[in-house]
Amino acid sequence: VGVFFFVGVFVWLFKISLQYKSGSSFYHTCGGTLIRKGWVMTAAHCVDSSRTWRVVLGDHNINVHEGSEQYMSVSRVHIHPNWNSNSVAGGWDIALLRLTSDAVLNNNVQLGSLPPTGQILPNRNPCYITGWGRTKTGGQISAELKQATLPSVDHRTCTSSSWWGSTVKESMVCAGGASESGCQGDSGGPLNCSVGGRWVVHGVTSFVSSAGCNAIRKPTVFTRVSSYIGWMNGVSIGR
Ligand SMILES: C[C@H](NC(=O)[C@H](CCCC[NH3+])NC(=O)C(F)(F)F)C(=O)Nc1ccc(C(F)(F)F)cc1
Repeated sequence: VGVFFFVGVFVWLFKISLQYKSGSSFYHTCGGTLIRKGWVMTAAHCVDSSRTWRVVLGDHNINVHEGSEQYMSVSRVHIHPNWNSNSVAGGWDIALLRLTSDAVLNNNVQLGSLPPTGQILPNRNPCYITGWGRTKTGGQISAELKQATLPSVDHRTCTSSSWWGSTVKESMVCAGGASESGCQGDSGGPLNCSVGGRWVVHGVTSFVSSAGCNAIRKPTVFTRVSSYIGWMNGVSIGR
């Protein structure tokens, strides 16, 4: 008997909305992943400006108060020391946010699982991107959390000359390149991949082509989480 499992957005309970304060309101700018009760993983390019941040857990529609949300303040932003905001192609597009208080884990909020150091996905591994980002190039961000099927693209293919070439580094993961992609506003969010029957956050959404989201042979590029496990442990143990 085959096991039929519906992959609905409800399973992405570790997905967060990173918002910045402007005036008396907060605005969604990026996604992220709750990796410990007090820690969120996101992209460095999301937080390399000095703003007042908040993290919303347990959200689905970012414009509606649904009652499942937890609104968390950020006490410290740890951007990877090698991040260069002038060169997203350089990699290092990862940051950890220390929350002022621990999240309450419940049936709307759970922790995301991280891969072991150095784990590399095979070509076409089943993965999903989730986010509130634009639903088309130059379009509006989405009120409802959306997901798209984005199978991984191996490094050999992704770095070939008609694809991303040398813009993509070993410390990155490519996914998609066929019908769907990430887009502005999805930055920082997770690439959720099925590995050994478990969901593992293998990527942090980093960039798409400047020619537009879902450009042919320009799959969405993610920071490869499995190459930053050591750094993340060092930050969170250092507190
Ligand atoms: C419009 C497009 N935006 C992006 O890709 C932004 C990250 C921008 C970081 C730099 N401030 N990320 C996204 O839109 C994301 F949601 F898909 F992650 C972009 O700028 N892409 C891009 C820029 C430069 C390079 C390259 F490194 F090759 F120069 C590659 C892609």
